[in-house]
Amino acid sequence: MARPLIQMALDSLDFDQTVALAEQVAPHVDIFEIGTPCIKHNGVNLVKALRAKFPDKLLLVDLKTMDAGEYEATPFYAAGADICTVLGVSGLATCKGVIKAANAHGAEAQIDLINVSDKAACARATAEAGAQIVGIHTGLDAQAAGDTPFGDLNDIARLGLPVRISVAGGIKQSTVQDVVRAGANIIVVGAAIYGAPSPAEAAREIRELVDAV
Ligand SMILES: O=C([C@H](O)CO)[C@H](O)[C@H](O)COP(=O)(O)O
Repeated sequence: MARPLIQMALDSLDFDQTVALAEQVAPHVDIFEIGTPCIKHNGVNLVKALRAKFPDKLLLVDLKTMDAGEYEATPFYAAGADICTVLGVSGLATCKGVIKAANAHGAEAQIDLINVSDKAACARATAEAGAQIVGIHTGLDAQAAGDTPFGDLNDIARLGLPVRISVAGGIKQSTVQDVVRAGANIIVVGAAIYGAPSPAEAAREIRELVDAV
């Protein structure tokens, strides 16, 4: 299996703090995720700023698109996004719209399985429609209620679909190696890095743990 990628979730609302955090952790991560609250607050100009500052990093825009897939995602791919997310609960037509926009820009679409009731069926259908990545995702509110993404990760990995699997939802130093072993190709980490006394040091630890598996 290819080396798993580490995705840093940039979840601040502040434009300058987001760029500063990206600078601190850049040596240790592969993908910068502009989180949903952050992209809603700052818009496409933040995509352009990060693209210009980090030409060698992958850039994921966590749009969590729910309708008008092609129309909504197109300007973000045009601004330099490598990956945009679309909600699996939006339905196949919207997912296909984002996949179409991704393909038009030589980029990728990620289907976020958050709150999808039949995750296996959604992953199968969207993989067949050409999605490159499916995301197992326990959101911040579900985490607060005690949920984790680990069971769903095992279920989706077992399907052996021709997609990369991303996993998000409270991943930290003590759990990151388990998600690699369970078959995650992209490991998303937010609070365990940005909430640490030294985000750079936390990102370095995560990198070492992932590479040691
Ligand atoms: O996507 C996220 C969340 O739903 C807000 O949009 C987070 O970026 C993602 O969950 C990763 O953050 P942590 O769970 O804090 O690692």
